[in-house]
Amino acid sequence: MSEKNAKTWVLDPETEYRFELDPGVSLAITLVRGRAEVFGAELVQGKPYLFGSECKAAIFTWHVTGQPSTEYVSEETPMAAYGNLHIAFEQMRVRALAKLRGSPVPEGRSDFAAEPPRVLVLGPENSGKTTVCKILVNYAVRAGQGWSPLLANVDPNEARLDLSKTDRGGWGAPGALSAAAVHGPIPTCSPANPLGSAATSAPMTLASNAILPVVYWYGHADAKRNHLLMDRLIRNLGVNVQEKFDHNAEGQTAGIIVDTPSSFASGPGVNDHRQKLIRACIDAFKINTILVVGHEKLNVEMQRSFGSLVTVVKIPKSGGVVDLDSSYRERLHKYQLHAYMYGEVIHPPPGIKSATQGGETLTDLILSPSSTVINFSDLTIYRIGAETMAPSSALPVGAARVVSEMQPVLVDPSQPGSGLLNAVLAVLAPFNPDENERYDEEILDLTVVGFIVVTNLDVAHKKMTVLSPTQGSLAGKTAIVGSYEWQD
Ligand SMILES: Nc1ncnc2c1ncn2[C@@H]1O[C@H](COP(=O)(O)OP(=O)(O)OP(=O)(O)O)[C@@H](O)[C@H]1O
Repeated sequence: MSEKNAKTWVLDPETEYRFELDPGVSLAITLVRGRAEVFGAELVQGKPYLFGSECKAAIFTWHVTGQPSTEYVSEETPMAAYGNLHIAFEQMRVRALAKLRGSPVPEGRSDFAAEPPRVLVLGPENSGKTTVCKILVNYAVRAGQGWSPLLANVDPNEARLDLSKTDRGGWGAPGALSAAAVHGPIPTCSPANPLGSAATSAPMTLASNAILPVVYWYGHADAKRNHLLMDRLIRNLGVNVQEKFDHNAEGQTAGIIVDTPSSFASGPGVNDHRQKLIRACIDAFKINTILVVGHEKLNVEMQRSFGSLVTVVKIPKSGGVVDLDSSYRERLHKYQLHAYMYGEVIHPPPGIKSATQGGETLTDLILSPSSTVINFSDLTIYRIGAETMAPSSALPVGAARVVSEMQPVLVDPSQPGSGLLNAVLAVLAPFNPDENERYDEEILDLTVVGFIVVTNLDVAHKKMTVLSPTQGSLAGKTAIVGSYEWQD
C-alpha cells in the first residue's frame, strides 16, 4: 500500500468514519483539514496516526492510507448525547470546586449537584461502555480547566493501560482492577492498550499518559467466578481512591468514571451477586450518577434499586460498537500481555514515514523484558479460594473442607498440576513491616507492583524461569496466580 492508495474522506459535522482492522493490518490516518477526534482525543493536523492489532474505532475528518477490512461513514452517532453529558459533568465539577473554595457556586440547573461527577457506567456486552468512559474522560481533560479525572476499571476481562515498566505499578493485565488519574487525552491506536500507555522505562518521553495507577489482582476473566473477592477488591480500590482524594481535595472535583464488566448488566434477579457488586461500586466510589448504555430493562432496574441514592441516566448505544466474540477477546489478551512485556509498535503501511502511535514516537514504545531463572524458594505464590483445593475425596477421612473463597492457598511449584507453567502472576507490594499491624488475608488487600509470566519449571532443580518487564529481584516477594496464561 502506498500513498497513492490513500483515500480522502470529507465528513459533514456530526458524522464519523468507522473502521475495523484485520489481524496484521495497520492503518495510518492524517487529519488534513478541520478538527477531528478519536473517542474524544483530538488529532493534530498533518500528523499520521497509526492503528493496528485489530483496532476498531471511529474518527471525524481526515485523509486515509491503509486497508481496513470494514469502513464506512455514519451519520447517526450518539456523540451529541455524550457531549451533553460532558457539559452536565463539567457544571458539576465547576460547582464542586467553587463550593470547596468557598466561592459563590455558579448558577446552574438545580439538578446538577455541586459535587464532583462520580459516575458508574453499566451496560451489556459490547454496548460501548469502555468507549463512553474514554470519551468522557478525554472531554474532561480537554476542557482546559486542568482537570485530571480518575478512571477506574472493575472489569477484569479487560486490560487497561499498558503496565508500568517501572516497579511503580501496573495497569493493564487482564484480570486486574485498577484506578488512575488521567492527565492528558487517552489515545486510541490498538486494543492492546485500549486506554493508552502508562509510564514505561522512558516515562520522560511518554508525556501524554504517564499514569501511575493503583492495581489489584482478581486474576480471572469472569467477575462472577469469585464474587466475594470482586467485592473485596472493589472496596479496596475505593479506599485507595479515597486516600488519593484526601490528599488532593481540589483534584477530586474532576470526579471519577468507573468502567464495569458486562456481567453487572445481566443476571437472574435483583438480589443476585451482580446487584451486590454494583452496590459495592456505589459505596466504594461514592457514586452519584449511573449511566446505563442502551438497555431499557437495566435502566428500569437501576432506577428501582438505586434511584433514591443516585441519578440514573440511560444513554444511547453507538451503532459503531463492534460485537467482539470470544476468539477476538482471547487474541486481545495475548496482544495485551505481549504489549506489557515487549511494548507494542505498529508497523506503518508502506509509504508512511514518521507516523506516531497515539502521539508517541515509535521507538519509545519498545520494551525489553528480562528472563530470569529463580529458585522456587525466592517467590511465595498463592491462589485465592476454595476451587484451588484438592477434591473432597482426597481429604483425610473425617476432614471437612474449610477453605473459603477468600482464603489464600499456598501453591507448591514442585507439585504436578501446580498450574504455574505459562501462568501470569501478579507480584504484590510488601506486607506491612509492623508485625502488630499484620492480619489474616492481608494478602487480599495488597496492591500489585508488576506482573510476571512463568515460562519454564525445572522441578528437579527447584528452579523456574520467569519473564518480567523489570530487572528487579523477586527474592522474598509474594505473588498471586489466577487463571490467566500466556505464551509468547
Ligand atoms: N463508534 C464506534 N465506531 C467504531 N468502533 C467502535 C465505536 N464505538 C466502539 N467501538 C469499538 O467497539 C468495540 C467494543 O466497544 P467497547 O469496548 O467500548 O464496549 P464494551 O461494552 O466496553 O465491551 P465489553 O463487552 O468488553 O464490556 C471496541 O473495539 C471499540 O473500539
